[in-house]
Amino acid sequence: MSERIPEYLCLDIGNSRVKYAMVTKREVTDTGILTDQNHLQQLLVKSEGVYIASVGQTEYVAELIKVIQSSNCRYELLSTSTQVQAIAVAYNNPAKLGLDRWLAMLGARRFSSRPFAVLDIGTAITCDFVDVGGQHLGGWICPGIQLMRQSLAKNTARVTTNQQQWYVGDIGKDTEECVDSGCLVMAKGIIDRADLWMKNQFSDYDLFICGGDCDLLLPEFVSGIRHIPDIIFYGMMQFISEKA
Ligand SMILES: Nc1ncnc2c1ncn2[C@@H]1O[C@H](COP(=O)(O)OP(=O)(O)OP(=O)(O)O)[C@@H](O)[C@H]1O
Ligand SMILES: CC(C)(CO)[C@@H](O)C(=O)NCCC(=O)O
Ligand SMILES: [K+]
Repeated sequence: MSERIPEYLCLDIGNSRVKYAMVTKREVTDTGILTDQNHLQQLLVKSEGVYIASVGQTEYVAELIKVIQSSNCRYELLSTSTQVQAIAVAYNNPAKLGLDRWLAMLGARRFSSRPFAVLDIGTAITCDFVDVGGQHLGGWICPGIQLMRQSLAKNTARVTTNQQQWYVGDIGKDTEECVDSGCLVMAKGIIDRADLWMKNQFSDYDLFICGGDCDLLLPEFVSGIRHIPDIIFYGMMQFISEKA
């Protein structure tokens, strides 16, 4: 009889939605979007424990924790102050760094033994730079693609947007198209700049990208950038291997 490999439920609570993954010490198995409390209960049945990483609303996190407690499942709320040695945070106050950024760096380290930059194209866009020794050098935070478009629509009288879809052509020929291609080129610009920043510092490096809006940019990634959608869960796995 084969022994059951323990699986942990990992939750990545962002500002737009909650992603989950079933994770063992070695692999990320099932992943998806958490829909509601019933869905959470179904996932809890097959989990040995729960690891929660949140940059979202604390009230919402508290609701999820209630459900987890009522099912008597062990859980742990991760924080950047938890010491995992692989990445040393550049901030004077590491607690201010978004946990998703730190986990993305931890995840990227599994795939790279060189200096690297990791970009997350989510509600916000973030980029973090790490040297070969695992020292976080610093990073960037800017609005995500949807936020850029929404704030243009909100703060101008005549700039209209089509919130139903994205025009992905390189240049636009009406207002809606110009906004979409403009916002996408902003995001592409940060990728190019991250590549340039690394090129200026290091002769050899890796670039990683993740986040819900990557698909809009995929055809135009700089060559060599690695798209690892589950990179944050690989970061959480690192944590599980060290703690569990
Ligand atoms: N099913 C979906 N629900 C919500 N957003 C989605 C979905 N599919 C793709 N997206 C896109 O993903 C983006 C959010 O990305 P992601 O899920 O990585 O961010 P987040 O984790 O909520 O936020 P962040 O990590 O930036 O705090 C949204 O801007 C949206 O355009
Ligand atoms: C920047 C976001 C919103 C990206 O998800 C998140 O990492 C966050 O809330 N960070 C806190 C601020 C910081 O990282 O400095
Ligand atoms: K966000």
